[in-house]
Amino acid sequence: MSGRTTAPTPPDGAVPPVRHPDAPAPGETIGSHYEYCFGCGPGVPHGLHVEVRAGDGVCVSAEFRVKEAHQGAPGLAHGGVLATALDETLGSLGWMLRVIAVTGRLETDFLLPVPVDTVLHLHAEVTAVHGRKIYAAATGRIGGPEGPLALRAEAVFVEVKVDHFIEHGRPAEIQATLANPDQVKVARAFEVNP
Ligand SMILES: CCCCCCCCCCCCCCCC(=O)SCCNC(=O)CCNC(=O)[C@H](O)C(C)(C)COP(=O)(O)OP(=O)(O)OC[C@H]1O[C@@H](n2cnc3c(N)ncnc32)[C@H](O)[C@@H]1OP(=O)(O)O
Repeated sequence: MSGRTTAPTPPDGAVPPVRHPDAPAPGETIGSHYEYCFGCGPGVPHGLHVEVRAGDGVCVSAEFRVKEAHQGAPGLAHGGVLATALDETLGSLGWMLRVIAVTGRLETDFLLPVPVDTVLHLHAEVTAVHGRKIYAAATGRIGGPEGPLALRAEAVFVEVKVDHFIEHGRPAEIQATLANPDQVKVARAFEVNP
């Protein structure tokens, strides 16, 4: 046994997160990190188009309207789509720390069914950091930012460098991305992280 755990509970030695001085200002919209991201990309017609805003701590808020294309049961959102909305919101926390991080583990509680056309109000915050691991929690509420709790999640993200995507991504999309100066600017901004 290596003693390694992927549990979403911060281990001994984890430290509180620190908001990066160059993080987006509270209330500022965090734009899509990639045009064809299923979670936030404007170039995906049936995507979630989650729009995230920076919070005043190491946290973010977002909204997501459930569309017909997101159904699992008649008139209800698919659980995987709801988990994607949480994942996307949690993934945006990297902007608050100025690191790129990918989801290692995502545990989700589904507390209420979410009908089509509902606006899901999402909130995510970093709870602790341990080496490259970022511990975070998220909620999804319906009927308003203070409305009933429909979703709850705990997650571990793992910090990576841009090379993670270059190494693992399909060459056609990587080449197209690297040829887009705006996209490269977004990616490289994270690597200047004193
Ligand atoms: C040119 C292109 C520009 C593109 C610019 C894009 C920019 C912005 C993109 C943002 C995108 C966000 C979008 C939404 C969020 C997703 O949806 S991300 C997509 C879904 N996630 C993935 O694809 C991740 C797949 N997994 C992996 O690639 C690898 O397993 C990982 C997670 C990177 C870890 O591998 P590794 O780097 O070899 O890590 P390793 O050294 O084994 O472990 C490091 C530590 O992490 C822990 N760990 C490893 N795996 C896990 C795990 N699954 N769970 C918990 N802990 C773990 C280890 O226990 C270890 O802890 P310590 O021993 O240090 O205490």
